[in-house]
Amino acid sequence: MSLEIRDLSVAYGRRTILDGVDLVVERGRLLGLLGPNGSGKSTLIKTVARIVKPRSGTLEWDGLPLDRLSRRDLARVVAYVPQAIDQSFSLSVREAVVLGRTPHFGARPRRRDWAKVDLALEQLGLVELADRPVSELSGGQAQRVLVARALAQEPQVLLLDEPTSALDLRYQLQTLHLAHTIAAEQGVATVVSIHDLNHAARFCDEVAFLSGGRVLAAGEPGEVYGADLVRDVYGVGVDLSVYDGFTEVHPQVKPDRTTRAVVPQAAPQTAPQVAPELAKVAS
Ligand SMILES: Nc1ncnc2c1ncn2[C@@H]1O[C@H](COP(=O)(O)OP(=O)(O)OP(=O)(O)O)[C@@H](O)[C@H]1O
Repeated sequence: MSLEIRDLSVAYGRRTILDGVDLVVERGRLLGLLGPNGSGKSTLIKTVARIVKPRSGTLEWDGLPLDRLSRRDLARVVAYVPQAIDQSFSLSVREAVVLGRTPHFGARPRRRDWAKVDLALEQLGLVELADRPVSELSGGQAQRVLVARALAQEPQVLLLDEPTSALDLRYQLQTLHLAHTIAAEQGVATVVSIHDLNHAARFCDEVAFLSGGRVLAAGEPGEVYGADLVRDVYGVGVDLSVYDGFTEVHPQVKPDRTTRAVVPQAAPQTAPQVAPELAKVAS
């Protein structure tokens, strides 16, 4: 079983954002979407979640086109975690998380639904906040509520749009570890958009670099990461090393003599190239 994204193109008005994207995420695998601001990571995730309509291309889970599913059936397959929760409504944390169970129950949640909610609250360290209004949470606590809601949904495809952007270091690590564990142990095809290359290398089974609307390179982080690629994608010179068995990226920085700011060293840009051996996932 896999999520198959084939020849996907997406435009906002006349502006093409994604152009012929091919990606496959097998069940049990965690794919990290990487790329600079505005490269289309959120757009790709929202298109799979059917929030954004593609211009062309296909999206399938286990051979089933996602656009043939009713909203309720789609919610049984795909869970989407947006970058931020709307904190203006006055649900408690527990009530917000049980919303994730809606596709699974009829008139009201049953015991099994509440058990799933309790488990998700526990997994995201939210037990003590369960009765607090979401409107009173910090940004990071609210982000954890969104992840808990998606876990309670028990999806087969889990889409996480920068789920760690508001989190402190401990919860960044915990959330990514959890995403990896959920993928591996529950056989969920999981996609996470993420900016931290080192966290992506540590937790993701595969990564895909988006740039200029295309997948520039994809595959296992240890095979894909390279100084040329990072320079082409981000315009930043880097050194690479291996720590604890995982590839690490170290930006080359030097202090600016006038401002004392630290500026990244951008090596001269070349036209982005996709090395064939790197485009394993983007086939
Ligand atoms: N609703 C919209 N209408 C028009 N343009 C949009 C819309 N949403 C996003 N865009 C544009 O599409 C491009 C891709 O945006 P997207 O949010 O997918 O990028 P991203 O890679 O997730 O960026 P970031 O790393 O900053 O979150 C950007 O140029 C953005 O301005």
